[in-house]
Amino acid sequence: MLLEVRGLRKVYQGKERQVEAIRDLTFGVDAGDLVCLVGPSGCGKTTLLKCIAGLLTPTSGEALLDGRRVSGPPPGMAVVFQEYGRSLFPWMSVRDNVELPLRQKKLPRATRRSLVDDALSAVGLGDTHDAYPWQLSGGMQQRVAIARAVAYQPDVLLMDEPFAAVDAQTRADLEDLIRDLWHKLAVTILFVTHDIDEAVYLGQRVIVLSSSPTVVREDVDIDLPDARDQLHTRSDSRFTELRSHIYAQIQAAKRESTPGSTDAARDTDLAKQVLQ
Ligand SMILES: Nc1ncnc2c1ncn2[C@@H]1O[C@H](COP(=O)(O)OP(=O)(O)OP(=O)(O)O)[C@@H](O)[C@H]1O
Repeated sequence: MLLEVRGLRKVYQGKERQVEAIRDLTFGVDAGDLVCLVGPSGCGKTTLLKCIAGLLTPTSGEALLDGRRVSGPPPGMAVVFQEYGRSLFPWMSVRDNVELPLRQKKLPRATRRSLVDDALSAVGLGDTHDAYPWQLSGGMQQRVAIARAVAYQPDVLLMDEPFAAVDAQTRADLEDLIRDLWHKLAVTILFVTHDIDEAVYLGQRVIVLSSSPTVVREDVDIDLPDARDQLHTRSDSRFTELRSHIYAQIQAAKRESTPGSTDAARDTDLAKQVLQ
């Protein structure tokens, strides 16, 4: 198992009160797998990813990468966040943004150049090397953020609601891009989303989290064919069954949570997904 989360608990310690965000999470991801995490709003998805990425220290339990306990950002891991606007440096060209982590890795110039070229071509941005992020659309900026992660050649790619801020059409394209890159690069991906359809479309497995304080509610095997496309996969009856099942799980998780802990906008969003 490449990535393991064992008995992970995270309590935020404030001056006045403490928030138990994650109670007890245990799961593993095999090398080369694409696993999605879904759960009700505020269930601790971002907290979990930050613990796995070594950006936050768990209160107890641990995350292990290749058998080694994560205690700071591990070298073989890259993270793509939702807010591409904040993750790219506006004063740097697309090329320089993608190259930045490779400089920190102290790779030779020629290697850096070819990794940047390959990564930008892979995300369909082969001709925008000299542009600045602010000259690009939101979807293109997120492609740059993905290219930066890919160029770094990580063993594990963590993605935290990376497509939440782009329009539906771009989102569909980016979902296909992720499946495509995953096939080509054989990278291990842990993908956090609040969108049930997205989780079922992308994942080989979907881990459903409970409301905070969070535990794993269910680990669902997505037994859809590996070749997926937006039109056919989403109209497959098995796809509909899986999304309904996960939707019901999340609704049940929300009912079990304390009142006032859910987010009305997200609830409406979830309901819309199922009614579409
Ligand atoms: N720095 C912090 N201090 C105190 N509490 C926090 C902090 N960060 C998050 N929390 C709380 O921990 C819980 C989990 O938050 P987190 O952002 O990890 O959830 P999430 O599932 O990613 O949320 P969303 O679905 O809105 O993206 C929430 O109750 C949140 O209010």
